[in-house]
Amino acid sequence: MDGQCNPLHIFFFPFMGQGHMIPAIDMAKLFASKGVQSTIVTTPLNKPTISKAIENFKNHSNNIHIQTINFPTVEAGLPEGCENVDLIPSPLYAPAFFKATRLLQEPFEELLLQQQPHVIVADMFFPWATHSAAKFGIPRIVFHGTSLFSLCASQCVKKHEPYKKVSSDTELFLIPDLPGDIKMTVLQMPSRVTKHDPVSEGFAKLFREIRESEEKSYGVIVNSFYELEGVYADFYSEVVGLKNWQIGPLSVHNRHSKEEEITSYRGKEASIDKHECLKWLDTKEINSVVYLCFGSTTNFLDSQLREIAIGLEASGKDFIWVVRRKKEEVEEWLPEGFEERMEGKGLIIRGWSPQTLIVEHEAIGAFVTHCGWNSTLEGVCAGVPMVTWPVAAEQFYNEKLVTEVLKIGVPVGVKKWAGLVGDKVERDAVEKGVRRVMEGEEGKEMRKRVKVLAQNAKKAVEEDGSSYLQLNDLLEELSSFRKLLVDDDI
Ligand SMILES: O=c1ccn([C@@H]2O[C@H](COP(=O)(O)OP(=O)(O)O[C@H]3O[C@H](CO)[C@@H](O)[C@H](O)[C@H]3O)[C@@H](O)[C@H]2O)c(=O)[nH]1
Repeated sequence: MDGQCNPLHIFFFPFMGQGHMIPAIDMAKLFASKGVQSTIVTTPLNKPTISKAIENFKNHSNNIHIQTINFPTVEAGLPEGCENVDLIPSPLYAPAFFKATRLLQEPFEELLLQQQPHVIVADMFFPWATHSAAKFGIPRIVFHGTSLFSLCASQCVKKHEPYKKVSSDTELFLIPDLPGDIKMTVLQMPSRVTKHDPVSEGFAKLFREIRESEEKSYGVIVNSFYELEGVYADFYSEVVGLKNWQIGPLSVHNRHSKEEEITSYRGKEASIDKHECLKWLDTKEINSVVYLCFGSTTNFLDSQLREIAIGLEASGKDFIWVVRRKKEEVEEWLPEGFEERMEGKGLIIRGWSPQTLIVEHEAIGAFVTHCGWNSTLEGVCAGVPMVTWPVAAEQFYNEKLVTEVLKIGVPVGVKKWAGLVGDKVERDAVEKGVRRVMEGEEGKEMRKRVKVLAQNAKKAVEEDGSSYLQLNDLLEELSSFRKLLVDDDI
């Protein structure tokens, strides 16, 4: 910081979903470690998770704080206490959840008035934050928790509407302008792009607002690094015309000793004893275990869970499989005698896994992922090849990046964007996908490529690495911008 005035004070305002909060907390910590006064704004029921995530941040704890604003659940038509997307009882409540986030503008602006930060870094899902920042004469930076590739792809799809030029939902179309000759089908597009029911139209409107607010914002922070997606970073700045800083992978910054990593807290309390889990992995050979996890919101049907179990068993591989179900639920999906047969071979974690600890263990040989961007990046940082199983959101784009651009994974073969329950994947496809990555030359080649990317990820955040330098540039720019404002006041 410039030493002439108080430190730069930044508001970090993550969307209330684990996939957005986790990287935003990492980002607030990163800025705090650089001397910035970081304030994370959230709602009362999300505060304990964030408090736990920053409590081990000893060296810089004076630089990081939390402020809360109330979440208008009842006014928006949500059940009481539903302050995080992973708590919505069914996807039918998604529009109400987004309605509640719009109502946050007023209390957020009251907090701005009270706290007078110099900059706002607000999640893409709060397009109104650009207006709020303008009212206070401060910059708003958009935080995108996803890949640059998917941002570029969706801009090109929006601009050229190639899905309107095909004769069937399954015919491939090329995404015009996008480097890499990427082809998709109508079925793989989010419903907001191709459907016209009220919910899809509502999301289409929200995404138009997001785009407009992004164009009027100061720029965009992306959780990525130049060596991974440089072509798309350049495309985003030069062709789409939006200023962006890649300062990731955020999960790699501020890492501690193994023991501290075990006691630290990401998202939620793990539903398994972390030491036990790692001990179990320690008994396994290098690259011999498959890890399966589908993020914080995917909600597979019983029939899908059953297919996964049978496919996994047929693959013959050891596994750790995270199932988003409560321990006490009746488990009709579980094939008879499955857990007894898999004793010592497979672990099912019901609830929340300590994902980064698991994927980084040398025993993990493949990651079956829904291609949420955090999971994808965590797989890259751990040097683990993937079986891609996109479900919703922008995950079909991320799949293309992994399988066709970076060539570090194989698709399990999902045909259709199907909201949070996902499209049906048969047992044979599960077995085949796992075998392709775990066995043979193709798997070896992918592993080699992803290991190189993992090294590059670490280098990117080290001193003079690409993300390190981009963060410094951003901080310098924000400090000079602020100085201009101070001088103007005088
Ligand atoms: O049992 C679990 C499950 C998840 N995680 C962590 O939770 C995060 C999940 O994030 P992500 O993989 O991105 O998945 P989602 O939760 O589905 O994330 C949403 O947000 C992402 C960022 O915008 C998008 O890329 C996704 O498509 C969207 O669904 C990751 O850090 C995981 O390590 C755990 O630690 N344990």
